Amino acid sequence: MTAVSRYYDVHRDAHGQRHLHVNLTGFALLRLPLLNKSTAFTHEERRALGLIGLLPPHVSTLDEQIERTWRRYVLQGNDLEKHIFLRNLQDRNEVLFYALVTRHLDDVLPILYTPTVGEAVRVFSHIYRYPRGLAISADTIGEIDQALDNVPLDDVRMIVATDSSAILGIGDQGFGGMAISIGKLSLYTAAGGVGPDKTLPVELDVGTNRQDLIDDPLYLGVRHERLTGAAYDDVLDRFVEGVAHRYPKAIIQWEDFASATAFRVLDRYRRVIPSFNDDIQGTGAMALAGVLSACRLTGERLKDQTFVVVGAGAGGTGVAWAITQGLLREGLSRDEARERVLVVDRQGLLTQDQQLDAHQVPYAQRPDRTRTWSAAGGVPTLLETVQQAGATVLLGLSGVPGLFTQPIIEAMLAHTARPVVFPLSNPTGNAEAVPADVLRWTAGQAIVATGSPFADVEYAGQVHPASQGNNAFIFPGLGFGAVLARAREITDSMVLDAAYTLSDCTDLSGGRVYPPVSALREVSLRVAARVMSRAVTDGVAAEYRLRTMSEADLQAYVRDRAWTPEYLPFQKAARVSMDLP
Ligand SMILES: NC(=O)c1ccc[n+]([C@@H]2O[C@H](COP(=O)([O-])OP(=O)(O)OC[C@H]3O[C@@H](n4cnc5c(N)ncnc54)[C@H](O)[C@@H]3O)[C@@H](O)[C@H]2O)c1
Ligand SMILES: O=C(O)C[C@H](O)C(=O)O
Ligand SMILES: [Mn+2]
Repeated sequence: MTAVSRYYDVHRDAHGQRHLHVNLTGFALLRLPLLNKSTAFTHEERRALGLIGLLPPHVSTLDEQIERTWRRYVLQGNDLEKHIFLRNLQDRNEVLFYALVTRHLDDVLPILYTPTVGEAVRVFSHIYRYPRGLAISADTIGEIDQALDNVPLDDVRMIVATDSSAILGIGDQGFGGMAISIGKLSLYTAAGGVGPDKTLPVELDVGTNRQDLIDDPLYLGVRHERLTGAAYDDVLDRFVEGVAHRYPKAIIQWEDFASATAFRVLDRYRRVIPSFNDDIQGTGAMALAGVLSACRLTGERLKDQTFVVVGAGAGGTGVAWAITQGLLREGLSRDEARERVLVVDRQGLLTQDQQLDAHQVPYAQRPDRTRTWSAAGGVPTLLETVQQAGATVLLGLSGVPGLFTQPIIEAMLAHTARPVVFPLSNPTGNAEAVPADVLRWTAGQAIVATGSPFADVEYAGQVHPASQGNNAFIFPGLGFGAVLARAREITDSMVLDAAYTLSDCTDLSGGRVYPPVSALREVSLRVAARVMSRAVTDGVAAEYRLRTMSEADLQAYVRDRAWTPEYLPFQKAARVSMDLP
């Protein structure tokens, strides 16, 4: 028996069939999304659980429910309405929600996740319907243990927590960032295989510096400026302590923290509680994978390339880190790698003679190398850096739309026949360039991937299938692998192995450098298996059974434990009480 929730447990019978033993009956049962089967409750279950008369006579199959729901979904007027529709479904019936998401993943991913989730974040206080996740603020952090105890789930393994300071490329979003934590976790279940009752979205509401939010009478967050310094650290410290106490097996994914805190939070807690930062590490691994795949496509090596990373925040620094690690693996020295990975921020190229943030310092260039690069005698611009360094790969993590102009992309053609151009900023309107332009400027030669979904591009009679370079190809597998290994820490090599696995399972046909969204689950399960194996090698896996397993065993282990949306038979628990001890 596994203690999952105060309302139910999962039991296996002698044949291995799982049953839910529920201690909630009647109307309340239909109101709990984790338990509600709605019209799919069988006659026997209705009789045993006090549901007679509360449901229509016909007992539906899950397929019928998917069909009924999908027909309404497609009638929703726009993407935000579709998002709201799906979120309502999730808050009504989680098995049906995930069954529908799994069946229609290509269609619903951009609605549930990037880019539409960005819109849902912006208007969160206006579309709020039903509680989901843990909301913590300075006012309630003193009661964190009580708050965690109020969460009806007893075996949470995966948490996504944000302070909403830098959501996607749309900045401070106050309480609205809860939508990102929810969206990321729905991928953990749909793609990764973490059961929905093992996930917990968290909004650390430390305030907002957005006066328009504070002035909005409907705003649902706390109305004060963002906490900083010791007051901020206190909220996070107590949160981490509370989680470690209530959910000792949980992994935390830090999401969308502004770079001023992202690195500090990661360093402060990654050895205290198993955790990783999705924007730094997940993005780094995702970008490295795409570049490795682009190299496979052209028959070159990573070490043949010169990289320009634009944006030296969380994402950009993570990308510079991961690519540097890839270059070291191919035998370059640290100094050689540094010369190959040039990072550009607002002021232009990062050089060692500038005042830089600590996370930027390892990627700053020696000024004697770049002194002559700027025509104006100052800091080299992005265009000058691309020209002078001889960029063959250009990666955008600036959040600035249109930053990759025609002259910049054309300049790459002087150094490579096949420029690799990844405008990775989200949501769609923040992309540094759009694929159709990049392909036109390079006569169809560029290898393009974008963070948000774009349509395939037809250029000169040839179709270039869109590649979506999003950390969604990394975090569900990285987190699920860490959960199954019961990793005490998420090591850098677990992150990098996720990158190589993603590249290995990318089918390059048609010139793709990322798998299609339809392969998200398969990719995530393969990533998870490799991450588990690395956790064992690195000595951080508390799950000792993995130590003797072959790669094939690990694959089977992951697949066996991946949650799938199906209705389990219900039985009434022996004792019916809302407050089990
Ligand atoms: N595709 C993905 O999976 C993925 C993952 C993470 C982040 N991102 C995207 O990357 C963008 C940045 O996210 P972040 O978390 O790193 O934010 P961040 O705020 O930490 O970093 C953004 C950086 O860009 C710099 N910048 C701003 N204007 C610039 C300009 N004109 N030229 C060069 N640099 C400039 C900023 O100074 C900052 O250092 C967002 O749009 C986000 O959606 C995408
Ligand atoms: O959320 C995404 O789509 C990817 C990434 O984490 C981002 O912040 O843009
Ligand atoms: Mn993010």
